[in-house]
Amino acid sequence: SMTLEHGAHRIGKRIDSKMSRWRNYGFGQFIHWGLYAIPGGHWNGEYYGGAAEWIRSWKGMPNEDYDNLYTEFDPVDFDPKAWAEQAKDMGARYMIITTKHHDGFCLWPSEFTDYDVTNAPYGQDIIGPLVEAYDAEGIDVYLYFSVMDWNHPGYRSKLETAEDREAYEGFKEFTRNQLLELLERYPSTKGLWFDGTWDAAWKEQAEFADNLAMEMREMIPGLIIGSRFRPDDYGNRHFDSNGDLMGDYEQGWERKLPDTYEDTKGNDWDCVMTVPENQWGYHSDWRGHVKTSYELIEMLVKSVSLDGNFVMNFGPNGQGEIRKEERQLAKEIGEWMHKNQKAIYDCGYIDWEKQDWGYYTRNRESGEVYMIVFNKPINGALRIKTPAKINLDKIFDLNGPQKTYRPEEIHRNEYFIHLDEALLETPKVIVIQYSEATNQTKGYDKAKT
Ligand SMILES: C[C@@H]1N[C@@H](c2nc3ccccc3[nH]2)[C@H](O)[C@@H]1O
Repeated sequence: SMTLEHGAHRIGKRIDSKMSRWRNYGFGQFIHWGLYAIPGGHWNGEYYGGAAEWIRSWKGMPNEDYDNLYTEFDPVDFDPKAWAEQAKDMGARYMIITTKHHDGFCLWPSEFTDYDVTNAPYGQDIIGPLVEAYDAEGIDVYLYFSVMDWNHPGYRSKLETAEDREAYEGFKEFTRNQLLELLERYPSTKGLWFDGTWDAAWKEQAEFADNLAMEMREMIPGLIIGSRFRPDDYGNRHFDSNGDLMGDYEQGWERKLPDTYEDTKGNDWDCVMTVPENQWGYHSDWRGHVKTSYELIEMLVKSVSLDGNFVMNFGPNGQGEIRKEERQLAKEIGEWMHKNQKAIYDCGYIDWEKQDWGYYTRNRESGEVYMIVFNKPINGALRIKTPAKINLDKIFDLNGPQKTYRPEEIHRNEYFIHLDEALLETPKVIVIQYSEATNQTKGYDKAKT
């Protein structure tokens, strides 16, 4: 392996209590809110088909028109307590809020720019009341921060001239100032979710980013920062030039999920997911496929079954309201979570062979295993294959523990449990309590082939 000054500084997972808390969340809420919510994917009556938070980059939107949207930002219906209560009812255990997206507009009063809420009609801090409301609900808050900042005069996507480099030094200082300012103003934040770090200019900043990350971790010990912040000595991101993860968890799963445990490389990771195919900020005209609550619940369950966290995105509108489709999804997911959160919270991967009926999760404390059944087989028989020397001691419905199942042994370490209910209305959770067997009793004849 190569000697790197600014590559991964730790091999393997963080094992401190703050990271264990992060690992056990299971379910989070992303909130994308900013000036882009005002046009909501339209301009001069024209529909913009891209991601609404990227409308500034659309040919149909003059940059200065977009940049002047701050003069219209006055979300009179913004109600952080209502947002936090909704998130609580949905079962989210952490929340990630955009403090500044790529457009550079700051939702907090920043000392280092005028392009912030204090100069908009609304005139007040948005981030502070949100942090307070979510903290009050016991939901941990993380701050999303885009390094890419289209508003700052010193921002460059690449460094070609001496002038570029000179300007970029000012931009780096500005970035550091804003990040330290955010941690100073909101010290209850548990971590930062960085974005907009793919530019060539930023990929040259291994030392700066490494020092800044260390400085932030000194300010808030245990601060959680993912793999999307630092480039290494050679400009590699997420994984350094030796293939080691940089940061506390992998942040590569944006609008996609790993399929197998191997895909996760055994790292901690989160998946951030939009409800439509690709809209983070508010778009008033969602087109194409809008995910149902069952699809989102299955993504949540799959994430936890592979040792990850699932973060579902919300895009409040320009008035500060959460749209009805998202409120409805939050309600439906919350109904399922109220009954089945034991299979999600504090749970993770277990190396039992994945079966077609759904997913296994395992409580990291108790060792209790959960079968989350999405696909009931025609014959109602759920196949279970366990590693050698495992005894299935007790199997019962999470939501009806008096309903127990006697596993039918069909081969060595292979069983059926028989569902007797006609149709599954919602994903069904069955609990398995197991123990390690001392010796293997029954013999089975291995086929000679
Ligand atoms: C979490 C997501 N990351 C931003 C983003 N910008 C991109 C540019 C190119 C490819 C993928 C992108 N994701 C999206 O705007 C959203 O904030």
